[in-house]
Amino acid sequence: MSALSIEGATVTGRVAEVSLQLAPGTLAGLVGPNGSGKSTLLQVAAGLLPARGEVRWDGQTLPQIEVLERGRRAAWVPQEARFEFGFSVRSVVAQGRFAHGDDEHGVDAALARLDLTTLAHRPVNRLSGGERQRVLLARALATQARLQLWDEPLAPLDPRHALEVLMLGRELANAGGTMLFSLHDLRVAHCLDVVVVLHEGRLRAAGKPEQVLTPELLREVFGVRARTAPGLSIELP
Ligand SMILES: Nc1ncnc2c1ncn2[C@@H]1O[C@H](COP(=O)(O)OP(=O)(O)OP(=O)(O)O)[C@@H](O)[C@H]1O
Repeated sequence: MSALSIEGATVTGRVAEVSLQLAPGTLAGLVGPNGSGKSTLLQVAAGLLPARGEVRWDGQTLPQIEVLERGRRAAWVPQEARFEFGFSVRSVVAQGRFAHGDDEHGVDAALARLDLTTLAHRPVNRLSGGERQRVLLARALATQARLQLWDEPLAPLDPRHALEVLMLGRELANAGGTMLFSLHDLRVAHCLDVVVVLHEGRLRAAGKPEQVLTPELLREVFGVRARTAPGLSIELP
């Protein structure tokens, strides 16, 4: 059974007739040009944006899953980490426990995993952009939800934190979770289990990166010429 199934998702002017299935244990990336519908589709998948069509988590349609249960089963990370108020980092991460009815379980571990332990008592509205993004990722991690939907989580992160977040995604998938996240770096997309390509609001392709990210598709969808070249390669020490 699919962990995430989307059938004919349509939001007028934004995405049209998008269907997609992701199996449990999949680390999937959503790519496409600016405005191609990635954020829209992620919000539909998370049940945050009404759409025509149907979304299922583990075979259940969203209306069959009550709201608190949704908060335990799926976590959403928005594209922009903006905070109006100066709550502490720790209290924002603890919001990930709201649907569980506790506010402590796993919070310290999530803070440590996103390298936030020393920032735990800082107000979130006085952090850098990358630090704020890591707070939202730690909150998503604290939910312990099996479905993780992240909108451009890597964009504001430095190389080490980006690598660590990718490794976190891999671990969550290896543990049976399902992760769909949007990104623009096609080299990173090449390392994932599945790549989903949106173009002008429509699903253009979905499958293994080497089968999907062909020079023809990259030219057609992104207007770029692709070539394999030796270049800089980085990894954690
Ligand atoms: N709140 C909104 N109301 C109406 N249209 C919107 C809204 N948000 C986005 N759109 C439009 O929907 C389309 C898809 O936008 P979306 O944000 O999903 O794209 P994206 O692929 O995530 O883009 P980016 O790579 O720039 O983040 C775009 O044409 C955009 O202008």
